[in-house]
Amino acid sequence: MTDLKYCGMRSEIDYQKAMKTKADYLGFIFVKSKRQVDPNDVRNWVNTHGRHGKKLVGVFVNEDIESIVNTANVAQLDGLQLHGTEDVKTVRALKEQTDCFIIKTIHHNKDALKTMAAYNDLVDIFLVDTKTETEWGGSGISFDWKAIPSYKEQAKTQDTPLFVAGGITPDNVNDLMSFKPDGIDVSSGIESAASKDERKMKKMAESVKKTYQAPDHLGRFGDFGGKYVPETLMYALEELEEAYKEAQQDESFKQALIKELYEYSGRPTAMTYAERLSEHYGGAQIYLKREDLNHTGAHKINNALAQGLLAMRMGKKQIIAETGAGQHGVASATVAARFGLSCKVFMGAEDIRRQELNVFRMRLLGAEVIEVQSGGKTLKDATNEAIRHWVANVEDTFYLIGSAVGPHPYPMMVRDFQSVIGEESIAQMKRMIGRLPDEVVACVGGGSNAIGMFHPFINYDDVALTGIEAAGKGVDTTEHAATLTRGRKGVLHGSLSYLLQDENGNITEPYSISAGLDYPGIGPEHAHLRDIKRVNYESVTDDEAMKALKDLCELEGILPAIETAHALAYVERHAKTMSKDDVLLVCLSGRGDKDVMTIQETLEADKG
Ligand SMILES: O=C(O)c1ccccc1NCC(=O)[C@H](O)[C@H](O)COP(=O)(O)O
Repeated sequence: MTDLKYCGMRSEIDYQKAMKTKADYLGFIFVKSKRQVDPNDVRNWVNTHGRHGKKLVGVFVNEDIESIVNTANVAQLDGLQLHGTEDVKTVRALKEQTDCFIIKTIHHNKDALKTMAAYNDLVDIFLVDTKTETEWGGSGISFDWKAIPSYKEQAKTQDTPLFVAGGITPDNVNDLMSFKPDGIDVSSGIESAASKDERKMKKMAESVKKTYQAPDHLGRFGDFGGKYVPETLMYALEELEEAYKEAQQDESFKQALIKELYEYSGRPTAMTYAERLSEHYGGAQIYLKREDLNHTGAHKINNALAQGLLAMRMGKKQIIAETGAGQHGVASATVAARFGLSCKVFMGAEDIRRQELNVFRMRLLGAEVIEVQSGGKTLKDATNEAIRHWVANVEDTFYLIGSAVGPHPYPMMVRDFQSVIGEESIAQMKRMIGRLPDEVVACVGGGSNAIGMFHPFINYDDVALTGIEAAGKGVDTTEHAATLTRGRKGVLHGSLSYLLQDENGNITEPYSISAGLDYPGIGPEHAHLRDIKRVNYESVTDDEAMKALKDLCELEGILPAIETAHALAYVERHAKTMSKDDVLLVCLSGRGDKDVMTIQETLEADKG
């Protein structure tokens, strides 16, 4: 986990406030500065309020050795931060004359890597910081963080941790965390009115002490994700990443999105206790997060509204989208109508046949539905066509991707926009049962409802997370869409993930009764979560899903989408292995009105 250092305690009150935080190190400035403190005062604060396991560090700039040693003894320091141009001889002498560890500050400049090399085997931590003409540190100014990977590499060759400082704030720290520094050091960014600010320190610690941090600055979730696109799209993706970063910092964007989600889509969606279903299945108590109650009938609108706002912010007049089950197509067409944008939806001919109702809805909403005749005529082929169209029209077109797939920044952006599902669930569970559920379940195609549900729960280790793939006619047949169960690593639609492939690496046609789950790939974050064993993935057949769909209709009066019924089928299998005190939360990702024709055909065929 990343270490956190709060620097520049100015007073006893600052010290007391910092004692209550999750900081690992506290820093005291012993040089001429607005934050300069007296070693005797520090000694008194430590004796009065204790250390609470924190390491206390003195900050010095080109001070003489005797004075540093004296201050270290008086203030009972654990570490010395040498923030000037102290040479190797000074560092060696301080190591000999004190028991303190040494943090050597390296000021970001063109010679910085060479400077680091000179301290080989001597210092305990490198700290890269900004230096201005007037200030050695504590400037509140960031250096260009794109340089961090080269500092990390150099520090690694010297087997020394790398900390980063300079202009870090609670608002930009998440960006910094994507570079995965070993530690960060903050002073100005956690101050208000010349003293340390408790609220800012808490917010900072919440971001830094999260154990799960992904993706990195290249858009990789462990081995997965990234940006595998033709050169023509690189600029468009960079432009999008930049626009998304700016929007995240912009209160007016956040407010506009909240307004759309709450006043237009109908959030917060309900949390329903499924009493009769729980009794019927036996074992755990089952709760349903009702994304089916969103405007347009599924979770897809959460992401479509957010990306639609982003498209307008970027001045794009046309959106394009791919769709499988039609829910994302309907959500995109809806958003385009609401925001006055033109909209083209790419959809496989086979899906058009299966989802007639949604196709009609999209057209009614003013969207152009483009029928895709290539390949298996399903979601993969629709996505190929959408990407082709985007390459040719990138200037004025915003590609509104509907799942947590595609090149960076889409998987991250879609996850963030869908996280409202998990965030609301956490608050609702706490309110309804006074704690978090024991297990959270969601169906996984590309993986957007699942990642939106799971992501806010990831750092709660006691909550088990389970994703359910479509096993179609069985994972031992050729007709399934169980990418994580049967897939291998490969690149599709701009990112690296698990894919269904034949022995030559060609993508094979996925199959599921559900038009929303038959995708041969899976969002890269799911691939990563599977590999790090934070999420367990299982699969459910068509027949199991259809049985669970009927159960929910008959026992709770809710018609779920066939996609969603896959999660419910796992619940049927699994709830009975849990105790009556256990709570199982299911993401009810969408409603099944769009599926009535398929349901009718299947049930009639079953009757014989
Ligand atoms: O904070 C000072 O006044 C200071 C003066 C001289 C040398 C170092 C100084 N501060 C060091 C730090 O507080 C941190 O290492 C770092 O520079 C924090 O920077 P920022 O978060 O930008 O304030």
